Amino acid sequence: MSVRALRGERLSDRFRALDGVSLTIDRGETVALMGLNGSGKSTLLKLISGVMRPDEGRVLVRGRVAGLIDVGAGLHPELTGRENVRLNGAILGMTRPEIERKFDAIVEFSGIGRFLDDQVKFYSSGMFMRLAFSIAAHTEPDVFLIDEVLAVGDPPFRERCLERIRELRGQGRTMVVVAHDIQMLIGLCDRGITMRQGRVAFDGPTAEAGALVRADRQARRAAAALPDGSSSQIPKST
Ligand SMILES: Nc1ncnc2c1ncn2[C@@H]1O[C@H](COP(=O)(O)OP(=O)(O)OP(=O)(O)O)[C@@H](O)[C@H]1O
Repeated sequence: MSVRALRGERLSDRFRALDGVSLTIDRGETVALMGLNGSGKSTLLKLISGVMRPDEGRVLVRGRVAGLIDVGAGLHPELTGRENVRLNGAILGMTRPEIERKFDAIVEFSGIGRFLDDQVKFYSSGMFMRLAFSIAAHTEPDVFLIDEVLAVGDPPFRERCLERIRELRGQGRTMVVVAHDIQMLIGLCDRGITMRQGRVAFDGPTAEAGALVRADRQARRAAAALPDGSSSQIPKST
């Protein structure tokens, strides 16, 4: 900032991460949020979770929200896995008896086993994520927000996560899932929303939303191959 100030440059910039987004997600829907990097998916999840507030407009959420947005954001690195289950469970809205009742299931699901009493700062990123997912997935939220966590775990854990998501879905819970694996999203979600540069470009069947993202990826690849790296081929909306 000092360098910029000396140069007489502006110290801040306004950036519109989301623009004119308006949608309704009904109870029990499983929605895939798709789009290229930087299209606004995570920002939208943060608004739904209440981590961020919109500058304009409103977000109305009914019921308890739990999510994996900033993976492991709720885990404290200096505390052990065991302590984090209790702390993070409480932060996510579980009562003490509820945490004790679910403790074994959370630990078993996470598969962290003998590392339970190690500080989580020594965990691998996969283990860290597994514990975070496991705690959040046992809070039995009405609305479950999942941001890219499925990409971090190994295949067996990923399969368990998908199973758990299907189970939560079967219980009629509402789910918004952000991922880049379009095939997985098509298998998991009833509805797909494609974001482009902060706007909703498509809202409908997941396969169609996915096809649009694939087209955007191709356009971005083609644009990157151009000498000036132009991205003008990606339309703003359909
Ligand atoms: N606090 C912030 N300040 C400035 N810009 C931000 C902020 N948060 C997000 N952005 C910008 O908003 C845009 C959308 O970001 P967002 O993280 O929502 O995208 P995304 O679709 O989730 O991307 P990815 O697939 O890479 O996770 C990006 O260009 C990002 O740089």
